[in-house]
Amino acid sequence: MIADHSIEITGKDVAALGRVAAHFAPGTAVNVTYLGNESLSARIEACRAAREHGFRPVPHLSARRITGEAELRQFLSALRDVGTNEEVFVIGGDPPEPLGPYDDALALIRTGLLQEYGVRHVGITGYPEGHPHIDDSALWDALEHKIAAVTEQSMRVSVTTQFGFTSETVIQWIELVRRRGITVPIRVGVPGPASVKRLLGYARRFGVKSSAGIVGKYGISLTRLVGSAGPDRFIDSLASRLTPDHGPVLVHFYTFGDPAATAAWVSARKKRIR
Ligand SMILES: NC(=O)C1=CN([C@@H]2O[C@H](COP(=O)(O)OP(=O)(O)OC[C@H]3O[C@@H](n4cnc5c(N)ncnc54)[C@H](O)[C@@H]3O)[C@@H](O)[C@H]2O)C=CC1
Ligand SMILES: Nc1nc(=O)c2c([nH]1)NC[C@@H]1CN(c3ccc(C(=O)N[C@@H](CCC(=O)O)C(=O)O)cc3)CN21
Repeated sequence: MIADHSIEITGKDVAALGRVAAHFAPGTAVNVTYLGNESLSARIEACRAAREHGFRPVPHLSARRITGEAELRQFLSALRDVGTNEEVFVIGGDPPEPLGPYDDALALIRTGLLQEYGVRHVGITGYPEGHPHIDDSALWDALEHKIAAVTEQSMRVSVTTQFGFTSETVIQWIELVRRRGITVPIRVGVPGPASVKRLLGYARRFGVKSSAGIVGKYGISLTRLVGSAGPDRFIDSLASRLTPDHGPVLVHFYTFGDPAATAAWVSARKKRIR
């Protein structure tokens, strides 16, 4: 699970990631978050640089933030020009109203443009704890329709989950996914090591549940907010519960502005395994 992990950064983290590149296996997938306040050239440059550091960039496309077909073509074509168009991650995006014609990830996938620009693998989201503004039935429908739409276009698909703090919830959700006959790889999203304040701040910002009971299992005490917390307990617990029946399950680290902290954690963890 750890051996084939992926990580997620923003464009601003690429230089920091480059400095710790040696801690990751060559070809590690690096998802590049689609921030609302970044220019096209900044996004492309981040992907290009990540590849130069030996990573496999996975640019995010945020359906609701893309203003139309022209902008989508421009982005995909720029990715192709720098050779980072093989794998992308498509998300609906946070804006309550879409900026253009794409309401959700499915609408963007259905344009057929991904395939046209050489995309071979499409990542989509999963929500083991549900989503604060989207009900469960809509999330399940979206998951099934997106997998069908990607597969029909002869591209591969995998699911990466929103980060969370409890492995039990993740395991139960994976079992529900598999019971639906969905066999695609699942990357379980987990925060890299970060200060407790930072973790709780991002959880609040993205609507991830963080009650005392939930974060307690992760090793966070809401009455002692000092210090930092890493994914050790989460990963150990996940690994001890997974069976071959859960199908392909991997780990995805959200680095939250500090890729070096995740690099150090991964490196220490690999030494322990050896
Ligand atoms: N998990 C992650 O890493 C990230 C998640 N997001 C989230 O993306 C959400 C939806 O994207 P996907 O998971 O790809 O779902 P999706 O695009 O496949 O949509 C699933 C369902 O939710 C509806 N929906 C999509 N965006 C919505 C929004 N902003 N508000 C209300 N309903 C929405 C869709 O119409 C559809 O019925 C956003 O609301 C945001 O919270 C954004 C960036 C990263
Ligand atoms: N609903 C939802 N929306 C999202 O945008 C989102 C999620 N969920 N789940 C997690 C990922 C990770 N995301 C991230 C992760 C890190 C930064 C970040 O490092 N921001 C810093 C630096 C600012 C910058 O790089 O622009 C910050 O200070 O906020 C931003 C978004 C966005 N993501």
